[in-house]
Amino acid sequence: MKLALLGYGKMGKTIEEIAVNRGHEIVLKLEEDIDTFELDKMEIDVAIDFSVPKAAFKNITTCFKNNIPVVCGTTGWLDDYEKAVDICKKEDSAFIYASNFSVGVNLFFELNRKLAKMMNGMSDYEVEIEEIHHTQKQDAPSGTAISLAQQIITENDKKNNWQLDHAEEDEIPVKAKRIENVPGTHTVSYISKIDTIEIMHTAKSREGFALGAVISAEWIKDKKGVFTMKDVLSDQIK
Ligand SMILES: NC(=O)c1ccc[n+]([C@@H]2O[C@H](COP(=O)([O-])OP(=O)(O)OC[C@H]3O[C@@H](n4cnc5c(N)ncnc54)[C@H](O)[C@@H]3O)[C@@H](O)[C@H]2O)c1
Ligand SMILES: O=C(O)C1=N[C@H](C(=O)O)CCC1
Repeated sequence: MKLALLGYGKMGKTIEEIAVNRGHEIVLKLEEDIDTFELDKMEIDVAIDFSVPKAAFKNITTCFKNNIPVVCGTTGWLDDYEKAVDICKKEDSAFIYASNFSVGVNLFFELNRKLAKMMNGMSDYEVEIEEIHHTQKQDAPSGTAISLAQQIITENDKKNNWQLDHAEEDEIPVKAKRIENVPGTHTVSYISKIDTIEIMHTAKSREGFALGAVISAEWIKDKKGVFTMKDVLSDQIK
């Protein structure tokens, strides 16, 4: 498969290594605005965007307009997600966005949903989320932490929103810490006066994110529509 990498930083380089090992060819490595490239003259099966928040929307919608399916892992641009979905549908293209492509985190998401369901109504416990990432990360909180918060809000009758640091009673507080070289650690805690219940996912490297993105690119090639990691992993995660 011929892949375009939109963003060739830490993730782009890890994706390249895994994709080449799985027999794919990288035909484009983009580190700047997509306008400067003539996508319609290139043969690209799938574009994988791990760029920067300010570039993602333009990158991916340009691909849709050139009939190129997109796997997007860039976080921090989601105010424009619905607009991107509309353009994808209008152009009859294909799109997967995931705040986290690692299979382990997607299992963790399922655990988070189940725990949230159990804890709904346990009024002695207050929920909070903590994420820790490397110091170069541009957005806070992480996209993964936002996904975790949204999953809890769906199950919890008392929480309607999340807030970085200081939350109101109907909000989930999300703490974002930045520590050199941390690939990504997420913890959901339910805290009472007498104990704490915690679930945690710790990424040991970027390999899991990158492998999930390449598997998603293999899955979406030749499909049309808007998908999630739940669709990609539907055979594995029941
Ligand atoms: N969904 C996931 O599983 C997952 C996992 C890891 C990282 N991420 C996200 O992926 C993104 C990239 O992460 P990273 O660690 O590789 O960051 P990075 O800073 O190492 O790389 C980003 C790259 O994008 C390039 N870039 C800048 N402007 C661009 C433009 N207009 N078009 C294309 N490329 C441009 C930069 O030159 C840089 O090389 C971040 O938003 C991060 O949060 C998501
Ligand atoms: O390194 C990053 O940046 C990461 N971003 C994603 C997020 O914001 O959740 C996934 C984890 C790593």
